Amino acid sequence: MNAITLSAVSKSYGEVLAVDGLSLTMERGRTVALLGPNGAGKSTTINMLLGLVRPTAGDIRVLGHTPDEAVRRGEIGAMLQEGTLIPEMTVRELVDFIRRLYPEPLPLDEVLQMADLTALAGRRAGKLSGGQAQRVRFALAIAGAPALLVLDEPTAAMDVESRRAFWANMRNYSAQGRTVLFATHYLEEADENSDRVIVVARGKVVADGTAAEIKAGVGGSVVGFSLGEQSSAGLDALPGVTAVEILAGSVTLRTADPDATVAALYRGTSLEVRDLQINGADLEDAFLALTQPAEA
Ligand SMILES: Nc1ncnc2c1ncn2[C@@H]1O[C@H](COP(=O)(O)OP(=O)(O)OP(=O)(O)O)[C@@H](O)[C@H]1O
Repeated sequence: MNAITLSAVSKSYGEVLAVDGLSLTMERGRTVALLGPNGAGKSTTINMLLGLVRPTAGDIRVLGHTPDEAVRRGEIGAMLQEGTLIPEMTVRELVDFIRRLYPEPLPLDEVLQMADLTALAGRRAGKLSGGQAQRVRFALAIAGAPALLVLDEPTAAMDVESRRAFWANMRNYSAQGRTVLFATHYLEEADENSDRVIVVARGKVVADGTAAEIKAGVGGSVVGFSLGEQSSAGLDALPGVTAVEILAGSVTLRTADPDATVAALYRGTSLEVRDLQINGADLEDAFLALTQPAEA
């Protein structure tokens, strides 16, 4: 059984088509990033999975159930963009209050530890910094040991250090066989913390695969080396090469197949190749190419 199945799901807000016929399945035990620019439809998709927003068309299954049923069974934990914490309650009281609502919660101390809150357990929620409050929201999301954890831009209020710690905690949670879906604008976060990236733009899926596959699909790779005074004739005919740039004796080859390009460069030419470098296309380029509206 899949963790999530969306079948031709759409959601309109009046004139605005926020989600446009999304169909996708997510296996259990995976960590999936929903990546897309502002207004792509990420939050709407997440809110539909949680039963907070009704689709205009299509069908949604979460762990084999409707979203409402999955929530009722305590199978989904969520960390949303907004959410006020009750300021008078301490961190420990809040986390314990929420975990008791679930049928099989994690032990309180384990939740506090997994969210790096042990030292802050006695602090009132009203006295927390933005990043600390986000850690409490994470603790509330995992308290019930949900099989599916859904995070909507979880690191939005965090500095670099807190982000790093947050993703370590998230990976620790997902390593126990649980499924995680998170929305982000940040390419690096998607790349580093997920094993599948679904890129959405204007309510549709525009790419779906590992970060490496998405990079390869859009930009290919870049092979660079120093040519010096040697002739560049024939470089554009090497296998896989789609473009050749030469600047001050340095060559940049764009290629769809870097292994074949480099093998032919060494075996099929008599060039003396120095300072060889092979890099993947930038994920940033791939993301921009995928999410820009097509030229009218
Ligand atoms: N309650 C609402 N009423 C009207 N329009 C809405 C509502 N919620 C979202 N929208 C519109 O639907 C589209 C998708 O919004 P959504 O919040 O799902 O995108 P997103 O990818 O989560 O964006 P962000 O990264 O900015 O959070 C946008 O055009 C947005 O303006």
